[in-house]
Amino acid sequence: MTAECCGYPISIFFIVVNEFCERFSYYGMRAVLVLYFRYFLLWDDDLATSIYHAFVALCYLTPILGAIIADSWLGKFKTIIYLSIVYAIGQVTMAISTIHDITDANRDGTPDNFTFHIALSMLGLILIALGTGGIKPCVAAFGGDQFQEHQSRQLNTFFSVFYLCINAGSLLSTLITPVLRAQECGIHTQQQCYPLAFGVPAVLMVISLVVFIAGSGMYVKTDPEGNIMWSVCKCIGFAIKNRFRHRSSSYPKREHWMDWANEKYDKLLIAQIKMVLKVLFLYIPLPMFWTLFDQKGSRWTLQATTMSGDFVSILISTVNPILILTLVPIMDRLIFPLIQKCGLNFSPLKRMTVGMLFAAMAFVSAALVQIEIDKTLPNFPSSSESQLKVVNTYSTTLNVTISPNEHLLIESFGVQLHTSKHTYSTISCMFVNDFSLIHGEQWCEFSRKFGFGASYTFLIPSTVFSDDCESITEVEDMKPNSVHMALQIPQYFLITTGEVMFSVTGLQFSYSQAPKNMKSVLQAGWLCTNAVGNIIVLIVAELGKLPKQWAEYLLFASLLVAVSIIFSIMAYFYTYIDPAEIEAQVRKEQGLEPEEMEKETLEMEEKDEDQKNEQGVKQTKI
Ligand SMILES: CC(C)C[C@H](NC(=O)CN)C(=O)O
Repeated sequence: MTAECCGYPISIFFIVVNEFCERFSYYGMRAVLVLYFRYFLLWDDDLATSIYHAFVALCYLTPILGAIIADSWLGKFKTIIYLSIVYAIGQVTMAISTIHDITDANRDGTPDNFTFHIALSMLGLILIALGTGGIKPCVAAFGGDQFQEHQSRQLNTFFSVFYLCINAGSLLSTLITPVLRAQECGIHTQQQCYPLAFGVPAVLMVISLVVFIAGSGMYVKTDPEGNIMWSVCKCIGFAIKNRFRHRSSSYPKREHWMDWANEKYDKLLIAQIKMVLKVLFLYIPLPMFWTLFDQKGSRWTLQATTMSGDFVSILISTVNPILILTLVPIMDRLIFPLIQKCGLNFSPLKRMTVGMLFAAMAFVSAALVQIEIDKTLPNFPSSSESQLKVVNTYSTTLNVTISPNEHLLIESFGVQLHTSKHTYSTISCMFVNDFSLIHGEQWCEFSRKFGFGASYTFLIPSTVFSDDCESITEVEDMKPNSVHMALQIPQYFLITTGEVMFSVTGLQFSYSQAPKNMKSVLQAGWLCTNAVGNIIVLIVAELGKLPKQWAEYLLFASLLVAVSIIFSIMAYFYTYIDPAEIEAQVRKEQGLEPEEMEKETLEMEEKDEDQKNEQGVKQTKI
C-alpha cells in the first residue's frame, strides 16, 4: 500500500518536481545553445541551425534506447537514476566547454583553441541527448506506475499536471537563461557569461536527480521481465516465418497473423504484442501533427520577423508554455467535464482527432495573417529582374530609358560615406533609434524610431556640413512592417489548444493501452512520432517551398485535415482495452497463477464504472 495524500500517491510529488527541474535544465540549455554556437564558437547561421536541429532530433530518437534498457534490463527506477547521472555529467561538460578562459592563453577575450571547446561541447550534447531522451519515456511511465487500478481519474490528472510541470520548467528557464548569458563574467577578461547560462541548467539537473532519489522509499517499482524487446522481435519474426511457411490455402486461417506464433511462444506474450502493435499502427498518421506543430519555431518565427512589434523573441519562446499553463486547467476542469455532462463521449482518440483539427485551423489562421503581411511587403525583383533607383536632384524633369540587356550593380557596405569613390552605402541595423552623420566636430543627428523592416535613403547635398542639416532629404524606400505581431496570437492559441487535446491525451493513451511490461516502450513509440514529425519538417524545408508562403500554410492545413480523417477512421475501428484484464484472461486460459489472478479479478471488480466511461473504455478480447 502506498502513502497517499488527497487520493494521490505521495511519491508522484517527487516525480513531478523531478520533471520540472529536468525540463528547466533541458529548455534552459536549448535557449542559449544556438547563441553559443553562433557567438562563442563563431559558427555561421547554417552550421549553428543544422547542429541544433540534429541535437533536438537525437533527443527524440534516444527514448527508444531508454525504454529498451528500462523494460528489458534495469527497470524504470534504475534507468532514470543512471541516465540522469549521464545527463548531469553532460550538462556539466557543456558548461565547462563554455569557459573561454580555459584556452585563452593570450587573454584577448576569445578562446585560442576552438577544437577543445567544440569537442567538449559535442561530448556534452551527446551525453545530454542520451540522458534526456533516455529518461523521457521512463519518467512518465514510472509516474503512471505509482497509481493503483481504482485511481484512473487521478492518473489522468497526473498526466495533465506532469504536462504543466514540463511547460512551467520550460517557461521559466527560457526567460532566465538568456538573461544569465547577458551578464559579464570571466577570470582574465569579462565576456558574456555562457558558463552561468549553461551552469544553472546543470545545477537544476543535479537537483532533479537528488529530488528523484529522495523519493526512493516511496515508489512502486516494477521489475523488468527479462529481455522483453528481444523476445518481442523473435516472436514477431517467428509469426511471419510460420505464416509464410503455411501460405497454402489448405491451412486454416487464424484470427490474427500473430497467432502464427502460437506453436512456439507464450500466449501472454503474443497477446501483449498484439496490444502494442495495435497502438503503434494507430500512431502511423500522428507525425503529421508534429510536422505542423514544430513549425512554430521555424516558419512562424520567420513570419514574426516581417511583422511589427518589439517583443519577437520573448513572444515566440514563451507564448506556448504560457498558453499551456492556462489551457490545461481550463480543459481539465471546465471543458472536458462540460462535454461529459452534455452526454457526449469525448474519448481519448476523439480528443486527439479534434486536436489535429485545431492545429490545421492554426495553419489556416497563419495563412490569413500571411496574406495580410504580403499586402504590405515591397515587391522585390525576382531572379530574372533587376531593380534600379534613380534619384533626380537636377533642376528639371528627366526621361529614363532602360536597355534591357545591361546590368547595373552598385554594391558598397559600411558606414563610411566617401564623397568621390563610393557615394552609396547600405547599413542594416537592429533597433535603430539614432542616426548621426559625423564630420570632424560637425554632425547632424536624426533621433527617432526607424520602423522594423523599413529601408531609408538619405540624400546628402554637397552643402550639408557647412550649415544646415535640414537640406538632407530622407526617402522611405520600403515601408516599415505594419501588420502587428498580436495577429499571431490566434494561431498560437489554436495550436496550443490542439497540443493540449492531442499531446496530453496521447501521453495518457500511450500509458493506459500498454501492457505492464511495455509501458516505457509505448511511451518511446509516442515520442518517436515527434521525432519523425521533425524529420518531415527538415525534408520539406530542404525540398523547397511553394512560391507563396500562405499557400504552403494552407497545404499543410489540408494535409493535416486529410490525415485526421484517416486517423478518425482508424480510431473508429480501435477498441479500447484494459491490458491488465486481458493479461489476466490469458493467464486464466493458461491456468496460471491462480492467486495472482484472483487478486487482479478483485481489483477489476472494484473499478469504478464511471471512471471507465470517462475514458471511453470498451472491454474486448484481443
Ligand atoms: C510533447 C512534446 C513532444 C514534448 C514536450 N513539449 C511541450 O510540452 C511543449 N509545449 C516536452 O516534454 O518537452
